[in-house]
Amino acid sequence: MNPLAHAGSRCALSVNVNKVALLRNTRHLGIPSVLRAAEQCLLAGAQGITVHPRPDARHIRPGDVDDLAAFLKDWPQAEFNIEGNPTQNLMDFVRKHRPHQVTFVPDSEDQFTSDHGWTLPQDAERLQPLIREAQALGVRVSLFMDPNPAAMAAVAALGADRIELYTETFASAFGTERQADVLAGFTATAGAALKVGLGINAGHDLSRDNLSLFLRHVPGVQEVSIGHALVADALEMGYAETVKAYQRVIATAYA
Ligand SMILES: CC(=O)[C@@H](O)[C@H](O)COP(=O)(O)O
Ligand SMILES: NCC(=O)COP(=O)(O)O
Repeated sequence: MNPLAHAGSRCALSVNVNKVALLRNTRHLGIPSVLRAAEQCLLAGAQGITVHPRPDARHIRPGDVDDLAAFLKDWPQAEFNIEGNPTQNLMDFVRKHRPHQVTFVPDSEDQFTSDHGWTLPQDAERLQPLIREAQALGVRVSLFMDPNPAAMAAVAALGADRIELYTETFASAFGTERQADVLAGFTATAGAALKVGLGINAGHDLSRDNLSLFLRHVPGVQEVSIGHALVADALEMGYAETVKAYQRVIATAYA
């Protein structure tokens, strides 16, 4: 057990409801409901809701963001995290809704899914004013980053509050002979982030199977945002049982 794994309190679970919206959008019936998914997950113990309103509205639409922002006003303990590319449509949502957190992701408009973090220092100049604007609105800023210890000082120099570790490489290495080496890169990156005062989030392809190993070896993780695998589980088990199962995984990681 990594002693730093206990840095701070147990990590929060933020449920990404993109894939509920994706299924809903395949008919004009309004079901499955994004709001009901959010409510069921929060009632079952999730600490937050995440959305990624992509410019092509393939899943989360602007109206979903509006509805969730209004709904979450009745959930003061729950955090609202909006993800996206701040050079595209994201800042309009930040200015309108002032979510608890915004996660800057360097996706192109037609990208299949998020598959890389920011490149620093190259991206720094265009990110700086956007980070300052979001923070001036009272919004915590997290930068979506690949596991790279050497990049953490540049993130801190930009004034970002947190990083979100892009965890796809961990998920794809899970259970293979590459697992230990890939996980060590995340452990080192998190250690470097903590040293420069950054908070740590994580997400992408995390699941009930791989989450415990990640949390036991990567120090200081404050929030995991999980969508695809969690919604897939919920199709089989329902939202409540699924969220409780993920919370048990998180609890055992810190036991
Ligand atoms: C940034 C990230 O890794 C995910 O939060 C992202 O929202 C996934 O996007 P899709 O749900 O469109 O694949
Ligand atoms: N930031 C990661 C996220 O919100 C959900 O990613 P995934 O679990 O759908 O891969």
